[in-house]
Amino acid sequence: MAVLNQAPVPTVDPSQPNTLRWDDIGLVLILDFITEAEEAAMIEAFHAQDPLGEEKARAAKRRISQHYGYHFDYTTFGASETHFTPVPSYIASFLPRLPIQSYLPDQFTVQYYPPGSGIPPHVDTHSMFGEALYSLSFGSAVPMQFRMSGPTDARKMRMPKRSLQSGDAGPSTPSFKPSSVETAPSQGPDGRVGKEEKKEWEEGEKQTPPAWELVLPARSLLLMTGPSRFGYTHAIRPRKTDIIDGKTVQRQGRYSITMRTVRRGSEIGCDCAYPGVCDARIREEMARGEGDVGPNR
Ligand SMILES: O=C(O)CCC(=O)C(=O)O
Ligand SMILES: [Fe+2]
Repeated sequence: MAVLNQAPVPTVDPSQPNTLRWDDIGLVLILDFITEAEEAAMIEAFHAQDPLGEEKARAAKRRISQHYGYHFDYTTFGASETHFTPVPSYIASFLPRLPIQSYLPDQFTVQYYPPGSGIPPHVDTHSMFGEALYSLSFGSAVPMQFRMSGPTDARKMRMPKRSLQSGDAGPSTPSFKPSSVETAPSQGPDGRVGKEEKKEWEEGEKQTPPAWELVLPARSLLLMTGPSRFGYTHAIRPRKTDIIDGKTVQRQGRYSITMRTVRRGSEIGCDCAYPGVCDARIREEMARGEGDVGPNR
């Protein structure tokens, strides 16, 4: 089993012992963001919405998703005012506790990861979503892998799109997927990671600067801004076991809520410091007709 580098040491303000910060990369992890009672209610609500989902996800060894809030409008390339799925109260109730209140997420993806499954390395779309990207974890802990993106990621973003499962790293169209940049395919249809995929994970983990893993405990809230949001890939390696606090533990079913703020009108776009993995830059390259680029065709 690959043992990855540990996450860099966080800064903790003694007055806020549950808030771990990596200020240089804009990453924050808030422990015990929700209570156990809230967690139990969320799990129940998720399954009530899709009673057969868990069984199907376990059989297929693939994660499943539920979408709430604003959908994406491909004609205006912005938030659709007509396609809106009401946000369940179990989500709405914790929004006033989010650390950034100047703008709040309005697009929510609730996912269930059956034991052993993961999500390939990707950067969530820059141009379509605001800077703050949240992930609330519940059900069980899982290590999330972070890696500064590099030339390989940039090259892959410009290659024809391989299929996304669940479409949960953002919206997609057949012609252009402005959403995530999946730099490696997910498990095969039987849930196993094929040889090729395994190689891609291993290569990614060998890159410099090196990939590292941060354990996201159940009930914790992750906030990505700045470099961790725009320049790093994040991923969950499909694995049967993880090493957590020095112990080998069996991967359990995990849930997460990814929360994004859909950009509107003149806010759409991006001029970040990471053009290699920036969908706005790739779109500009395409418009200029530079080479055979085209993310996700
Ligand atoms: O499950 C998670 O915590 C992250 C999911 C994710 O990266 C995404 O939906 O884009
Ligand atoms: Fe993501």
